[in-house]
Formats: sequence, structure tokens, C-alpha cells
Amino acid sequence: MISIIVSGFTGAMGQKALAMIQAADDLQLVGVFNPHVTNLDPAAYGLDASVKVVNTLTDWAVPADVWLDFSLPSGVYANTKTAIEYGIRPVIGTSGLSEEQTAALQQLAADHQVGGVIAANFGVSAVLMMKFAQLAAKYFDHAEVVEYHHADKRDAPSGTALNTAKLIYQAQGKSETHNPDEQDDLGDRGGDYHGIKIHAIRLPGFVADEEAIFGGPGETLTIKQSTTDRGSFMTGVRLALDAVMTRHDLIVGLENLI
Ligand SMILES: NC(=O)C1=CN([C@@H]2O[C@H](COP(=O)(O)OP(=O)(O)OC[C@H]3O[C@@H](n4cnc5c(N)ncnc54)[C@H](OP(=O)(O)O)[C@@H]3O)[C@@H](O)[C@H]2O)C=CC1
Ligand SMILES: O=C(O)C1=N[C@H](C(=O)O)C[C@H](O)C1
Repeated sequence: MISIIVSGFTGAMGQKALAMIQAADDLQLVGVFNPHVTNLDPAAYGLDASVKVVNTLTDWAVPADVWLDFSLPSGVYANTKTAIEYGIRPVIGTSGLSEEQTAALQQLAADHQVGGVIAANFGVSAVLMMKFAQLAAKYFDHAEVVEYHHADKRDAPSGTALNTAKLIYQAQGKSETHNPDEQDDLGDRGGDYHGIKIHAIRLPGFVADEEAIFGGPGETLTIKQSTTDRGSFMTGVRLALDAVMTRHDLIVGLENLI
């Protein structure tokens, strides 16, 4: 039995995670966390009386095997740090951790011998999209990333888009160059990660799509994945929940598990 705390439990992904845990015989929900909730009665959220509802990280008092986090970029670092300090294995889906924060958390996890996973995307199609983009980047000097998300998404670019740009940059081994005469009066050319432009679309109707577009002399290559149901992320979450039980390091990227 794996005991789990779900952080960000009132959100879209938190709710999917609760449903997945409640449907599994070998997973047990022991706590939920959101600093903004004031009602600490589990019944108010349709949860079993044994589940602790917590709204502060101070003096964390709910022991668990795993801290599953789908919260917000503003809170994810403190949440993960607290989990590790209390010996709770972090499985982090929340976007927005910087490279410095990720490195600091990996060091903290190593110091405490706590296993964990940080994954920009738990979807198999997105993980493959990133792997294929990494491969294509060796053959193309120019790429742009486009991500399409639901209108409620609070952060931009998506963690997946940023991670894709990072992988492309690492594979190319150099920053991309652009037409020096380019003019961008309205910011239409998007965000910039070492010259790789990132464009973020926010529209109702989308769940999460990401694409990497490569261009070379006389040809282009588009690698695109589409998420049509958040339930698809739960396959990867389940993989991570099982994996962290036997790991003693903090793994970054689901591709390093599958
Ligand atoms: N890795 C992956 O595969 C996926 C990752 N994500 C990422 O997961 C995160 C959540 O996405 P989504 O569920 O759609 O977003 P939502 O905005 O629906 O949910 C976020 C929830 O977190 C709560 N919250 C706010 N601050 C904190 C905090 N410090 N600690 C704990 N909970 C907090 C919010 O409460 P309140 O409303 O009161 O502020 C809200 O209920 C995002 O970063 C998103 O990018 C999403 C899908 C897949
Ligand atoms: O907010 C979302 O919805 C998603 N967020 C993650 C991200 O920022 O990459 C993963 C996926 O794109 C869905």
C-alpha cells in the first residue's frame, strides 16, 4: 500500500489524482493540501473522514510515502522542499520550477536519501514528442515550439514547452540565430529560450497540445502531440508513484523512468 498526500487537490489535476487514487486498491489517500482552503473538514470535499485536510506547511504532521503535487508554480518549490525534509517522496507534476530550484531539490533529496520524480509532462505522447524533438534537433539548426492550452492555465510557457526548448538547445549545443533585420513591434515572435522561440496559445476547447517545428533549407518537420483528456496523465503518475518507492534520488523527466 502506498500512502499519498495530494497537493493542489481542489484543482483540475488534483481532482483527477484523487479519483485515480480512490479507484486503486493499493493506493491510500492520507492527506490533501492547499494553503487557501479554510474548511478543514474532509467531508466538505467528499473525502473519507480519515483524510487530513491541511492548509499550512508549518510543522507538517501527516506522514505519508508520497507527496503528489499538482499545484502552482508559486508554491511548488516550498511544497517539494517540505516533503523531502519530512521524508515524503515527491512526485511533482506542477510546472514552473527553475533549473536552480530543481538542482537544489535534487541535492536536498540526495542529502535525505529520498526518491522522487519531477515531470513536466506525465503523458506518454508528450514524453515521446520531447524525445523525437531531441533527435530532430541534431539535424536542424532552427526550431520553434508552440503550445496550446485551456484558457484557465495560469502559467506560460508550459513546463513541457520550456523543457522541449531546453532539450533542443542541449542537442544543438548552441543558441539559435535569427534574421538580424527582424522587427517585432507587438511581440508576435514569442518568448525566447536561447534563440528558440516559444509561442503560447490559450483558448477554450484545448486541453494541452505541444509541437516542435524544425526548419532547414527547403524542408520543415513538425512533431506534435495532443492531450484530449487529463486522465491520460494518470498513466505516467502511476508509473512515478511506483518508481519512487524504490529510488533514492530525485529523477527529472518521465523519460528517465520509461
Ligand atoms: N506534469 C503533468 O503531466 C501536468 C502538469 N500540470 C501542471 O499541474 C499544475 C496544476 O494544473 P491544474 O490542476 O490544471 O491547475 P489548477 O489551477 O486547476 O489547480 C491548481 C490548484 O492548486 C491550488 N494551489 C494554489 N497554491 C497552492 C500551493 N502553494 N500548494 C498547493 N496547492 C496550491 C489552487 O488553489 P487556489 O485555486 O485556491 O489557488 C488550485 O486548486 C500546473 O502547474 C500545470 O502546469 C497539469 C497537467 C499535467
Ligand atoms: O496546465 C496544464 O494543463 C498542463 N501543464 C503541463 C505543462 O505546463 O507543461 C503539462 C501539460 O502541458 C498540461
